[in-house]
Amino acid sequence: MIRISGMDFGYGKNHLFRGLNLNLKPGNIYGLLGKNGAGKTTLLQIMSGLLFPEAGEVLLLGREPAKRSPSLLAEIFFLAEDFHVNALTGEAYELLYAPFYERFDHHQFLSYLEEFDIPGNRKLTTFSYGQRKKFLLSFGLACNTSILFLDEPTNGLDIPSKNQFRRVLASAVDETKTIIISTHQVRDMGHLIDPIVIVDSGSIILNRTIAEIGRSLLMRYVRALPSDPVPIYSDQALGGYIVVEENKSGEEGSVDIEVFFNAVMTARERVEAALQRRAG
Ligand SMILES: Nc1ncnc2c1ncn2[C@@H]1O[C@H](COP(=O)(O)OP(=O)(O)OP(=O)(O)O)[C@@H](O)[C@H]1O
Repeated sequence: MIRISGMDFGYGKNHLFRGLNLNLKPGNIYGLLGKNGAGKTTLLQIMSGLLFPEAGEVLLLGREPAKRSPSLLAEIFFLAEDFHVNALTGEAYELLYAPFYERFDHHQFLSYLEEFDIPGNRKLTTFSYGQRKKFLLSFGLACNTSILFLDEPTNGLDIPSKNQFRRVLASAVDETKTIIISTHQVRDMGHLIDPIVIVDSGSIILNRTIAEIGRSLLMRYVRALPSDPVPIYSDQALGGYIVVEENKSGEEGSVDIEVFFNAVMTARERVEAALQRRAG
């Protein structure tokens, strides 16, 4: 569905990606993680044809997004973190933009708006940031594109809306769709994003399912730090520590994505070695 090979990209003389490879398959909601400035937004913009790679190949559905063919763009919806809305009512917005997406479903759109408690007949410019975001999310999901890019979708959403977001997205994914969510708010994404993709230092350093991570690594709370073997990663918690160790039981443990991300950032080689041994 999405295949990137040997891709280079930089802003002016500042190289950001060097020989980046990535393969994403339909039927998944990928979580794209990385530190500030790692290039998550840039990567989404390249995949959606808004920025052009300098070298290598970027293919979506077997076609290059950089060519901006209308039929391919109609298969992509990108909800940017910083977006602009026009002074249109929701109804006028739908009339104007829905025709670009051949599988747009009006009834689905209304049901998402209802789920998020967003009125369709008010001008979008009168909405708060969170309401605008929920409107665009509803529209994007109702477009039923093969590919959906969401950049920090839960930023600005209130607590009930984050729940609604998870519910709506889980119901929207099917085996024909590839959804990629770039986020720092991994706690908002519990049980939603899988696999996890991490971008760092100009390349993709990890692309693993939650099951592979859970089979390879054990994340647990301990009162005292074990010394033999020394945990792969540890972090102080109330009255003890959260530790990440190699999972030797073979049984799949639960995965805390935030703890896992920190473990990858601080002890990448040991994490990789455990993943190689236990998940292949
Ligand atoms: N228009 C631009 N011109 C020059 N440099 C840019 C531009 N946009 C982004 N950059 C740089 O490219 C790098 C990657 O930025 P990007 O926004 O893709 O990262 P990110 O992983 O999404 O970061 P964050 O988590 O902070 O949102 C950063 O060093 C940033 O300063």
